[in-house]
This record gives sequence, C-alpha cells and structure tokens, in this order.
Amino acid sequence: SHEWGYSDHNGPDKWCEKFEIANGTRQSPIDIQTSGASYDKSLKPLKLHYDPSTSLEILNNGHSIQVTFADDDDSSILTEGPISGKYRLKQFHFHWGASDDKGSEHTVDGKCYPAELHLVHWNTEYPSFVEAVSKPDGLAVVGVFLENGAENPNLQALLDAMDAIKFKGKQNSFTNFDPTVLLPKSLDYWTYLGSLTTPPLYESVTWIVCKQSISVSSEQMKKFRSLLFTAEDKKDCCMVNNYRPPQPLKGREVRASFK
Ligand SMILES: COc1ccc(CNS(=O)(=O)c2ccc(S(N)(=O)=O)s2)cc1
Ligand SMILES: [Zn+2]
Repeated sequence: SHEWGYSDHNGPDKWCEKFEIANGTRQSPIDIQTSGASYDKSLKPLKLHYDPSTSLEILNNGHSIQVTFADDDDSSILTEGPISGKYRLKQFHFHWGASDDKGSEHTVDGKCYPAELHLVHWNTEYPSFVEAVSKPDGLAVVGVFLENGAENPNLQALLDAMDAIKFKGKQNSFTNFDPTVLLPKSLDYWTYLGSLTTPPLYESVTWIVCKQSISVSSEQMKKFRSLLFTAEDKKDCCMVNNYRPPQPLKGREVRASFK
C-alpha cells in the first residue's frame, strides 16, 4: 500500500488523504507560544519511575529509531503531572532534521530544535496499549528538546546501537537502558491536549513538553542522520526531516507547570 512517510509524495501535507483526522481539532505538534501559556498552580510535578530492566529492543521502523519496553507491569510508569492515574512506558523515539536548524516537532515561540525525544506512555485504565492508543485520555507523551551543544554521553549507547540497525526493519536487543538519563534536570513543562504526530494521528495524547532541553553535539546529530528510511534491498534514503510541522491550535489551552 502507499505507505505514509516524510517525502513530497507521502509526507505530512498528504496524510489527510488517508487520515482525515489530520485536519482535526486537537492535532499535534503545535508552536508553543510562551506568552499564551497560562501558569496553572494545580499542576503537579511530573513523577517518572523507570526500571532499566524493562528496556527490550532498539528498532528502525522506517520512520524513526525506537526503543521498546516491557509493559506487562507497572515497573516503568508516569504519574502525577497533568494526568490522573498511571501511564506505562511503551517506547521512546526521536524526530530530527537534515541540518541543525530544524528537526523538532514542537517549536517554542517559533524556535526549532535539531531534534525531539518522545517518551510514549499509555493509560493503565485500559487493558493494553492498543486499546488505549485511540482513546481521548489513552496516551501521555513526554517531549524533550535536544539542543545543539556539548556531546551528550547519555546518548552514546543509543548512537552506538545505530550502526547495526541502519536499515528499515532492523532491530536488536537493547537491555538495561534507563531513559531517566535522557531527561533534563528541570522537569518544568507545558501541557496541552493533542494527537499522535504520525499516522494514524489519533487525538489521544496528553502532551507534556519539557521547558528545559538536553544537549546533543553536531557530531552526534550526524549519527542520527546516518540511519535510513529504506530497507537493505532498496535504494538508500537518509532518515532525516522525520518531523511533522506545527498544526493549528484551534482554540486549545496550553498550561505551564512553572511561573
Ligand atoms: C493500533 O495499533 C497501533 C496504532 C498506532 C500506533 C502508532 N505508534 S504510537 O502510538 O506509539 C505513536 C505514534 C506517534 C507517536 S508521537 N510522535 O506522537 O509520539 S507515538 C501503534 C500501534
Ligand atoms: Zn514522536
């Protein structure tokens, strides 16, 4: 079938042809206009408890590089913050650009970052991820911006694993990884109701975007850009610009957990 992607013929401007919700009322990402975000003193601090023994595999799924987690118990969970109940970590992945001046999905007052990390959690009120993924309160995704700067040693394990999963469909064991090392020092955040930023674009995500970024060096970004969208038996196509641009806010409120 005519698979979605990020090229001219199958990219974000074409997704509405197969996924009507692309023009919905709570689509993601958005440009976070800091002046329009209201401080909400009732927002709690984020509570993230991750158990490294739940990390399983690293995968090139043809859209991004993704690390998947065992989610059959509450070992790695997100609680508090803007959500009620417990959300289990399912996977994390990244979006990035062909150059350091673009690549993030969310933007802040129009500023793009070279990359953005998404930690995807599902609401344990539902029996499974697949049940939760399409419910209005089904997912909570924590977004972390990667900013140009010093080499980030906490990314090294991921970068080293990339050589072996260059092609779409490749995966390898990736155990004992603690995603806590990818979080910024401050967990101040903006939150709003949105969607998956890739098809099927379900409007099921409570977005939690960290104000503080983590660093990534230009050298490290080159490693992300050495991945391929394409499988081993196909013509190489560099995995870059795998980001959806900001979508209309359509009257939504963006709240800040900080003053
Ligand atoms: C029906 O089964 C399904 C349905 C949908 C998926 C998509 N995968 S997913 O839900 O983890 C995400 C897609 C995009 C994400 S982003 N960039 O907003 O964090 S998260 C998997 C299985
Ligand atoms: Zn994402």
